[in-house]
Amino acid sequence: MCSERLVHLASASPRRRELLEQIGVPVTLVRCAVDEQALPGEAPADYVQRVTRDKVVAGVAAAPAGAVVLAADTAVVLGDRILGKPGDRQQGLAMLRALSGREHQVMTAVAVAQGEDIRLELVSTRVRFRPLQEAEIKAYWDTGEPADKAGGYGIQGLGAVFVEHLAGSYSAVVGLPLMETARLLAGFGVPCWQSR
Ligand SMILES: Cc1cn([C@H]2C[C@H](O)[C@@H](COP(=O)(O)OP(=O)(O)OP(=O)(O)O)O2)c(=O)[nH]c1=O
Repeated sequence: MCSERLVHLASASPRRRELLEQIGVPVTLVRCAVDEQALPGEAPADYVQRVTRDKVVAGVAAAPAGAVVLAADTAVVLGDRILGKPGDRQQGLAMLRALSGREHQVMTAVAVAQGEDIRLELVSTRVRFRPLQEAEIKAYWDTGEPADKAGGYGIQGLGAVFVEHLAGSYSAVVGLPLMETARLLAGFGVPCWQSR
């Protein structure tokens, strides 16, 4: 098994917990909230990294002293537009219409911290959707899957049928780039299964 050291996960995302468990990292949750509003004119890559840093700093403040804390943030980026989680049905449908037949980027940043030592990686993945019919966009929204996901879709769920092409990290699209995460954790002495 992996190290006995628990990673304090500053995330409410069930996906991130599952992804860490997938690579044998034992986690405990630490609750914290940050403002995820983009600043005027903020570039998407800067936004994702800033929010991730804020999350991990809030996590460190909430976790026991000396804990290894992990946080991440995912945004869907279409051109220079940041698509976060859809606030309502209208926004969700608009996001899916905008993604239809086009390529977008999914940017996920992951940060691991211990006290003031904060290390962060940004991973960008290109995803192309096939053209979507209006009826299937509405039907997809009605499944409930898009509501809590950046860009209004889940590649790991029903949304998989929309994906024509992906170049980059699949796990980063789901919420955590696992290769980079394992590397960051190893730097803090938290090895995953391959370091046995
Ligand atoms: C594009 C895409 C996003 N997502 C999810 C990952 C993230 O949970 C979510 C993006 O929102 P985030 O703000 O990154 O994360 P979160 O609010 O769910 O959790 P927390 O901030 O507490 O860590 O979208 C998928 O599950 N599948 C996908 O294909």
